[in-house]
Amino acid sequence: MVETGPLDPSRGGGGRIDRVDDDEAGLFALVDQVRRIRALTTGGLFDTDLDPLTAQLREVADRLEAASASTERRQAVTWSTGDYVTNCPVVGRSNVLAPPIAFDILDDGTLRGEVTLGLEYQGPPACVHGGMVALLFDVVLGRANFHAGATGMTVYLDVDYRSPTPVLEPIVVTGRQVRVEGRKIWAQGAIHAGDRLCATAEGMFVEPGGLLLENRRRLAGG
Ligand SMILES: CCCCCCCC/C=C\CCCCCCCC(=O)SCCNC(=O)CCNC(=O)[C@H](O)C(C)(C)COP(=O)(O)OP(=O)(O)OC[C@H]1O[C@@H](n2cnc3c(N)ncnc32)[C@H](O)[C@@H]1OP(=O)(O)O
Repeated sequence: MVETGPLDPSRGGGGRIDRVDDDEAGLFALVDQVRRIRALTTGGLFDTDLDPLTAQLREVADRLEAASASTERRQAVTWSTGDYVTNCPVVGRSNVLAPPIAFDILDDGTLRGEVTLGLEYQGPPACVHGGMVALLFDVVLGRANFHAGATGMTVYLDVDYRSPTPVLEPIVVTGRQVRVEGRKIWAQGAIHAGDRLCATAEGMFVEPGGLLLENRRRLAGG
């Protein structure tokens, strides 16, 4: 059973984690503009001719492609320089998929983040897509584990959808580690809209060995 007491959305305090402000290359600023476009094009209805805008965007995409490092080099960077956070699909400021959410860590290690998801995350009418809800949980639990000192790969994620999670309204995403036994780690989370409980989750994570660590070493060039 998920214990929702420690996941109370009205708890405050704590300090911000995962916020990387160094934007020397201007990448976060560029991605912010892509995010605006991404949001506007969902159900996109425009009172203008789109062809000239498409041509402009194609030109921008062509210039970025010509100047970009290879996929392999970019993949290596996400693991070799501690840039995982900025590239995560939920918190990453350089990932256009990410809303992005910023989490605070409370004094007992619970993570808390507030976000308003746009239409691009909609599933049923006015509701966040259930797969997105699961993604939010996977990340908040994973990050709570990381900050508690024991982290692993998700082996199961049990999500209970208790009431609709709304788009276009603030929601609070919380998560915390609850237990560690050897390589096995359990974490729980909740999503609230105001006082209303929208979803809870429990995940089990296993500290990896073998293949994953080999991949990390290879990508890090070590
Ligand atoms: C991620 C770590 C990297 C560190 C990064 C640090 C920097 C970044 C900082 C922070 C990031 C945090 C954010 C990341 C979050 C990402 C989350 C994801 O999206 S993960 C991708 C989806 N998940 C997979 O693809 C796993 C696929 N599964 C596997 O590859 C293997 O299962 C693996 C490596 C996880 C474990 O395999 P084995 O062979 O080492 O271990 P075995 O013996 O199978 O399991 C260990 C124990 O767990 C139990 N177990 C395994 N699966 C279970 C299940 N589904 N239910 C219950 N128990 C299970 C087993 O029965 C065993 O228990 P008994 O030791 O015998 O007591």
